[in-house]
Amino acid sequence: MTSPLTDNIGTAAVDTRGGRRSAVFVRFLQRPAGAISFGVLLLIVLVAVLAPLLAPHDPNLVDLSQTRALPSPEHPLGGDSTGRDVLSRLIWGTQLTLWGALVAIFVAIGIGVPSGLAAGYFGGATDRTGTWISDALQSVPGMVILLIVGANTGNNFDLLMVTIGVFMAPGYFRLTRSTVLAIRNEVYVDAAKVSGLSDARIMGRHVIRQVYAPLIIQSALTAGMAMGMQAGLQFLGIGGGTTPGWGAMMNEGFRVMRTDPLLLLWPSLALGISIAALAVLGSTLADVISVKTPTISRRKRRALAAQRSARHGAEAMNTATGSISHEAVDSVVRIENLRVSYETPRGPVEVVHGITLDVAPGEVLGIVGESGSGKSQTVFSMLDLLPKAGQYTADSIWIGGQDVTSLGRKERARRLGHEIGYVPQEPMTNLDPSFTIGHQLTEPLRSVHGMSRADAKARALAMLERVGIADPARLMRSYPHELSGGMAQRVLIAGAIGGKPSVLVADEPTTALDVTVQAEVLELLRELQQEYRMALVIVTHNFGVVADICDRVVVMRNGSIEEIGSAAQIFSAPESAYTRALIAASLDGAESRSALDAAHDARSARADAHHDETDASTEADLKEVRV
Ligand SMILES: Nc1ncnc2c1ncn2[C@@H]1O[C@H](COP(=O)(O)OP(=O)(O)OP(=O)(O)O)[C@@H](O)[C@H]1O
Repeated sequence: MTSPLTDNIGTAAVDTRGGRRSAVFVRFLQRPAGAISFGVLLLIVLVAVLAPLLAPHDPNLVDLSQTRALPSPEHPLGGDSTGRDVLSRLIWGTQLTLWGALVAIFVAIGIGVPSGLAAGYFGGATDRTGTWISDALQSVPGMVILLIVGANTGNNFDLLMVTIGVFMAPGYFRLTRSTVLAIRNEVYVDAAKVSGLSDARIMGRHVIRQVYAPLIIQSALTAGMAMGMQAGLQFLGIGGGTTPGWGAMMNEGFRVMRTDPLLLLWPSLALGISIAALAVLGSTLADVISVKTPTISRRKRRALAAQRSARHGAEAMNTATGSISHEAVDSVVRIENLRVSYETPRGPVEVVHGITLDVAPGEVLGIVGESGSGKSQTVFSMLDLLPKAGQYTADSIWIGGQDVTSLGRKERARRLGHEIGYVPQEPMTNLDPSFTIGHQLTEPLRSVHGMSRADAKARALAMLERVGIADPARLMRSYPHELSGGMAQRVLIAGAIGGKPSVLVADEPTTALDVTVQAEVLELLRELQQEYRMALVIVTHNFGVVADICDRVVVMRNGSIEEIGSAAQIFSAPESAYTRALIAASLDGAESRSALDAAHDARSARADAHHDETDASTEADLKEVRV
């Protein structure tokens, strides 16, 4: 099951491999803001690089006849207060401004990224030291330090830009550190460690890739800030150098602002446009990278659904897969022509293509299929649990004799709460770590089923006992982190049957559990289904499970139903070659449920024998001591 992605600049887990990178760039250019800001910056870079060719005059050549001259064909932007060509100074100023921004960014990256990588990756003292230095740097007044550096280095421009870079390093440090913290426990990082790669290599190869995209965005914003600071310094008469800078030109223009406002206008425009282009570029890039699974408004969702059903119309009815085996009144769940699609940056993608199926009361229906075949999406649509980027359309979804597609959100949630119990794939992630188990079990009983506090507690205790929890009262007071995976799954099953639903939906309920516990949980589900006479819909890719507990089976493939039949028929005479291959692949070399049960029984017997032996020898030891 694919989980929705939630990204922001800091933690965007961006796949930076070639294909995706170019796709991001294309999507960036497709946005007007992206194309315009990129075009403007490209132009600025070209002007800077080609300054010697583009500038019509020497920027420092004084021609007194051009003092404060108005624009003319020879001097398109006129002359400044000492008769130098304004256009040439502006063009050469571009080069100096860009060079200064580059120096600052390189220094900031050179300090901030390696230290952020080390702090996030190693943690502990490295992290504390790095964070302390970063905080200290941010609390020092940068402008004062810049004035001191300027005064002691004869206003050396490069050194001033290096100092600006040092003060911008904490931004890169924090960004890198938080990104690395978010991924340092990923399985692939552990796998790289286990395979013997050195820390430096893991950081340089695996970890830093995740930081590229946020770094590019940060650099666009940092470049703008560096330009602003540089101009500010030059405006104060610090670090202008021999070549003209935009800040120095603004300083001169400011002095004659009343008589010759154009002298202030040109460098201000150049600086403003450059900083704005960098800011727009950075924020557009951040948007493009984070928009992987766009959420869509309810209105757009409805419009798309209407469009889609109009488009599919009668054709959809013909192409729907699956079949109905029971009358509507005899079904606890009945889905007709369900389609699920996701809004992606490349347009909507349909992942479930018009499926039809039903479940009779007390029936155990298995939904099987390989990973990605659409099993979970089908169940999520039924339970109204699709992520925001997803939407479904269906001719109808009947739950307990009522078509829920025609119900409002609130009414539908209430009906689902009464009719369906849900046992999810990952028990741990489905329990809220901040609340006790007791609270999590009794809350829905009180709010959905209207029970009193005492009744809800009594029901929760009874259910916990029923699912095999030894000390339910103590467990009710526990928090999720105190539970093992198997216990957590039992708690969720207790919660699911607490409201006595007519159908229990279990989405790969044993995937996250170890083999012995898997057998016990399946056994429990089977017992509960019979005891409460509930229907059970079990999503699985394991034909062993199907063989053991299912009455009927739905085989899914690529979002469509390949075949529906009784479990006996599916195993003895599958119609589809795909089903045959799936059964062969699933059962080949795998232990059957009865083998698992036998193995479990054997293990329990061995454990009992061991206990008896231990008890006997302890008894003997005690006797010896007593003698
Ligand atoms: N948020 C999403 N955005 C886009 N596509 C998605 C999203 N979630 C699921 N899909 C796609 O829907 C299809 C069906 O996914 P689904 O989770 O239903 O598969 P599944 O059969 O339950 O697989 P598994 O056994 O691995 O859970 C897959 O191709 C998957 O890539």
